[in-house]
Amino acid sequence: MNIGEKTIGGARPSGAASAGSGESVIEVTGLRRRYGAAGRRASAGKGFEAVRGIDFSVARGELFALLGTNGAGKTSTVELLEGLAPPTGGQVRVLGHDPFTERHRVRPRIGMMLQEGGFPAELTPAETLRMWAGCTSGARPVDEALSSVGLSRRRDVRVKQLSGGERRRLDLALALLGRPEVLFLDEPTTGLDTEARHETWQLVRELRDAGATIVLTTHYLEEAEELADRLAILHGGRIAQAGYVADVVAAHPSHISFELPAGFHLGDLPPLGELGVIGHETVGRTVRLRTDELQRTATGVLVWARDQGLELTGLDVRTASLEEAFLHIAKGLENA
Ligand SMILES: Nc1ncnc2c1ncn2[C@@H]1O[C@H](COP(=O)(O)OP(=O)(O)OP(=O)(O)O)[C@@H](O)[C@H]1O
Repeated sequence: MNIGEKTIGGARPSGAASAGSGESVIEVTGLRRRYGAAGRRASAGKGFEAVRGIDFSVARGELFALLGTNGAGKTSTVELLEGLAPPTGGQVRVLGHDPFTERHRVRPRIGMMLQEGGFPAELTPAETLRMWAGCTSGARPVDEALSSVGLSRRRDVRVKQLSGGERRRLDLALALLGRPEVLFLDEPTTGLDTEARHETWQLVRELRDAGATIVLTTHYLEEAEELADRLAILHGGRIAQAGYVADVVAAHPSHISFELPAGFHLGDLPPLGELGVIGHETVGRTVRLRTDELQRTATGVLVWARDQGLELTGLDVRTASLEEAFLHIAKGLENA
C-alpha cells in the first residue's frame, strides 16, 4: 500500500501493499479534489480543496475502509474512484484504467452503492431492478438479487412504502446486479437497525469471500472493525493514519481500571512508571491507567493486589477499540 502521512503495520509477510491476492485493483497517487474551481487542473488557491494529496492502493479481494469525521473527504474521494468526477490533481487507476476518462472500460466492472439512491417512488423493487438489469451486461436474475439482500417478500411493494433500511438494501441489490469485481459502498448501513446491519455485514463478507474487492466508507467504527482488512482515516482531506485494523488499534494505549479499595491511595501502588503506565486518572475511587504494555501493567497491578490480600472490584483490562484509536487520532489532530 502506498502511504498517507502515517502508516502503521506491515505485520503480514507480504506487506501492506499486497493484502488480498497482491494484484493492485485500485491505485491512488497524490489525489486532489477542489470544488468551486473550473477545469481538470484548476489553479491552486481557488475554491475549496476537499482532498489534499492522498495515496493508497487496494489489492484484489481486499476490503478497504475509508473512515473520517464529517467533511473529512470520504465521499469526495470515493466519487473520484467511481469516475463520477475528474481529480484536480494526482491520479486514480481502477482495474488499470482512469475511471473518468475511460469510464466505458471501468463502469461495467464496478458496482456503486451511493449515499442517495434516488429511485422512482412509484416502481416496486422488482421493477426497479428489472429496469437496471436492462442497462447492465451480465445482470443477475432479479429474484436472485432481491433474495441476496433479503427483499424477496417486498419485491412488489412500491419503493415509497419501503422503510429507510429496505431502501438501503435495494441500493445494495442494484450495486450487486452486474456481479461487479469492485464494489463501492458509501455508508451502506446508515439507517439500518441492528439486525439488518448485521445481515448486511454478513452479505458484504460473503461478497468479499467470493473475491470482490470492496471500498467501504462508514461512520460506524464497529463496522470497519468487523469488516475491513485495512483502513485509512481521513481528516481534513488528508490521510491521518492507515494500515491493518489490528495494527492501527494496537498503536493506541490499552486501559486498566479498578476501584481503589477503602483505606488505599494511588501512591500505595508500586511506582506507576515501573509498571509501564504512561498516563492515569482517578475519578472518585476509580483508577484508570493507560499503558502500551498491557500484560506487564496488568501483571504488576494483580501481583500488588495479591500481595496486599486485596480483591479488586470493577477490574477491567482492555486493549483499545478502533473507536478509541479514532478518537485519539481526531483529538491529536485538533490539538496539532
Ligand atoms: N459540491 C461541493 N461543493 C463545495 N464543497 C463541497 C462539495 N461537496 C463537498 N464539499 C465539501 O468538501 C468537504 C468534504 O466533503 P465530503 O462529502 O467528501 O466529506 P465526507 O467525509 O464524505 O463527509 P460525511 O461523513 O459528512 O459524508 C466538506 O467540507 C464539504 O462541505
